[in-house]
Amino acid sequence: MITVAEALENVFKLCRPLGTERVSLREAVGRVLAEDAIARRDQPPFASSAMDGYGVRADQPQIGDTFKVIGESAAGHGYDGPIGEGDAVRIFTGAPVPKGVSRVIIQEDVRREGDVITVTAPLSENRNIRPLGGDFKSGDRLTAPRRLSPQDINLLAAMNIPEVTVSRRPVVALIATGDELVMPGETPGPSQIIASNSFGLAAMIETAGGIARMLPIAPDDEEMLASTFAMTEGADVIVTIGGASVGDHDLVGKVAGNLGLERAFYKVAMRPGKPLMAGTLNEAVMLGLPGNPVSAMVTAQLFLLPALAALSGLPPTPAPRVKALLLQDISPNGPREHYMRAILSEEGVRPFDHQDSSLMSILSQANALLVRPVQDPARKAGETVDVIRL
Ligand SMILES: Nc1nc2c(c(=O)[nH]1)N[C@H]1C(S)=C(S)[C@@H](COP(=O)(O)OP(=O)(O)OC[C@H]3O[C@@H](n4cnc5c(N)ncnc54)[C@H](O)[C@@H]3O)O[C@H]1N2
Ligand code: MOO
Repeated sequence: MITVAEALENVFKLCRPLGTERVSLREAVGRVLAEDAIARRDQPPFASSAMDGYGVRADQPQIGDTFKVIGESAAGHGYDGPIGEGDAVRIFTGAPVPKGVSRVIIQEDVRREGDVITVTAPLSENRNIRPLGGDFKSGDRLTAPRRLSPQDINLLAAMNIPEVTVSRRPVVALIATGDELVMPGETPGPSQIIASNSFGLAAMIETAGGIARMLPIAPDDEEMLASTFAMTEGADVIVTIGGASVGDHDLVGKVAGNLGLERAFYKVAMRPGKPLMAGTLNEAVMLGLPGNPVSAMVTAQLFLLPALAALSGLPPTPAPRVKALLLQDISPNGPREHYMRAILSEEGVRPFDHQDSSLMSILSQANALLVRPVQDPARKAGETVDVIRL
């Protein structure tokens, strides 16, 4: 069995960045920028006032100094006239600072009587003027690749960039396998359960910016499974769920093999998720996930999500880890890396007592995976451990 790190390296080797498309800013959040975006203007495009107040020529006016208000500069409407030493221009936040003005006195620091203002407080060093191009300059770049955040969208809009080039969203075909499965809302027979994993995985894929294509449930029958594989045409990733282990009805490896799967690996030293399989099938990356719900979701978190990011052109990176204080003693780990369902709080991390890979209720309560290295010795409360946020 290979390690999780080796398996992930292998998955990354299967991932070639997808093509690109142009999208409007309104559709761009969460997408991966594929080409640098270049600012089309300076921001601010003129020296602008940071405050509501009065613009004056004097650098360091003193208490008692008076100025005559001769005009106004508002956001969207500048003041172009001349300004003398004793003059002031009424000015508002974001308005262009008229030529010659060297500082804006905030209105709280003056008394106004008619057209005359008198300085009433000692003025600070801050001139309250934002320089032209102080935020960004024409030609500045937002560099690719990066996943666009709402903050990035704000910046791109200010750069006057209405459209960006992003990576195509990866299309993931999901095949749930097993005679025991029926869709949510259907009436299960006495030995049947609900096919929940495809729903959890589709939600995970779509939250990560992919497109999930949920195919019909494939029964434990080679021909039927093969015809379901035929429906994956055009997908970038094929994810099968279940049928990955060694039982008589676990057909995924065999059928995918017959269809031309070039297998990269099968079985990883991890818990849950041991019977994970990966390879390439007709140009698509294939991940065969174990059927146990927690195993499927955890392996998707650790392998599918990083693969989708790599396909989208982001640098290949494992799920990010943080350090946390262990809140209770834990027993030694065995030969497989253990991803324990846990709750991470400000105090630290606490694993659940029950770690069976069928327990969806525990996974739903968990907000983190506590990572136990292979053969990790027993750990005491107060030690530091690695955690992956869910
Ligand atoms: N003799 C051995 N038995 C098993 C081994 C082993 O090494 N030797 N490995 C165990 C491990 S670990 C796992 S994980 C499971 C994985 O088995 P499969 O991938 O073949 O999954 P299935 O047998 O099809 O299903 C397992 C379990 O999950 C339920 N399931 C399947 N698909 C779904 C779905 N879409 N939604 C909800 N639940 C699903 C299924 O009904 C089973 O209960 O094998 C162990 N056995
Ligand atoms: O490793 Mo299996 O994936 O425990 O349930």
